[in-house]
Amino acid sequence: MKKVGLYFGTFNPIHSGHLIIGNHMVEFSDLDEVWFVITPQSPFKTKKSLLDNQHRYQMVLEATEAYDKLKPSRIEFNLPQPNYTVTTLAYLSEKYPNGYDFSLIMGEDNLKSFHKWKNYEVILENYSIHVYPRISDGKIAHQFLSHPKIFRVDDAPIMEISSTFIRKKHKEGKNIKPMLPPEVWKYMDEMNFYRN
Ligand SMILES: Nc1ncnc2c1ncn2[C@@H]1O[C@H](COP(=O)(O)OP(=O)(O)OP(=O)(O)O)[C@@H](O)[C@H]1O
Ligand SMILES: O=C(O)c1ccc[n+]([C@@H]2O[C@H](COP(=O)([O-])O)[C@@H](O)[C@H]2O)c1
Repeated sequence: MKKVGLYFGTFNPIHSGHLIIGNHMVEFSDLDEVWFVITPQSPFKTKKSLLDNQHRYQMVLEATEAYDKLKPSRIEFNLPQPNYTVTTLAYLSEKYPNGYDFSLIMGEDNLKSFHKWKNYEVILENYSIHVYPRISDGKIAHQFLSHPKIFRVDDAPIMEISSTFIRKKHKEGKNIKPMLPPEVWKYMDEMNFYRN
């Protein structure tokens, strides 16, 4: 049985925080692999300054290429939008009926809005969630604080990096290069992304 952590995200663009999280999960948990699932359209996000799926995928591919246990996934590209995670999970269990044990990975900010996700109870009935610490506003709902399926990742480096910050500061002409895997910076710079 291969244990796979599904790390869903918009990755607009993938940043060093995402990569550190994915790597931390495979190195310090019993997961065999982490799949970075690039979401075409997150239910809670607008399309403003959202790069094309294929470009976001390409940056995740290049960022994870040197890491054997980290894989990009295009599984949501042909699913209906906005992409509800419960729908993707149902599709994955049909596509991989045997040999895979899936769980979810998310940042703490996402756990704070998890009670608003479509059929979140169904997700929790069937999957465990690894929650990576992140400084963010809001509170974790009481029901998730000591839930048997929700595991907070301890002893992990907390990173105040976000794709929003990177897009914004890059547009203002600031140097945000150290916050991105080098391949991502190169691709983004060559393609002139997020400049206007
Ligand atoms: N610095 C971080 N620390 C912990 N979790 C993070 C961090 N950055 C992103 N995540 C988590 O990674 C997943 C995908 O994040 P996403 O692609 O939305 O990145 P983001 O930086 O939050 O983007 P944006 O600023 O555009 O909202 C989410 O579960 C999010 O909580
Ligand atoms: O299924 C839902 O209702 C749902 C609501 C909000 C977010 N998600 C998923 O969570 C992932 C991270 O979301 P975001 O908005 O932080 O990029 C992304 O893959 C979304 O599809 C899913």
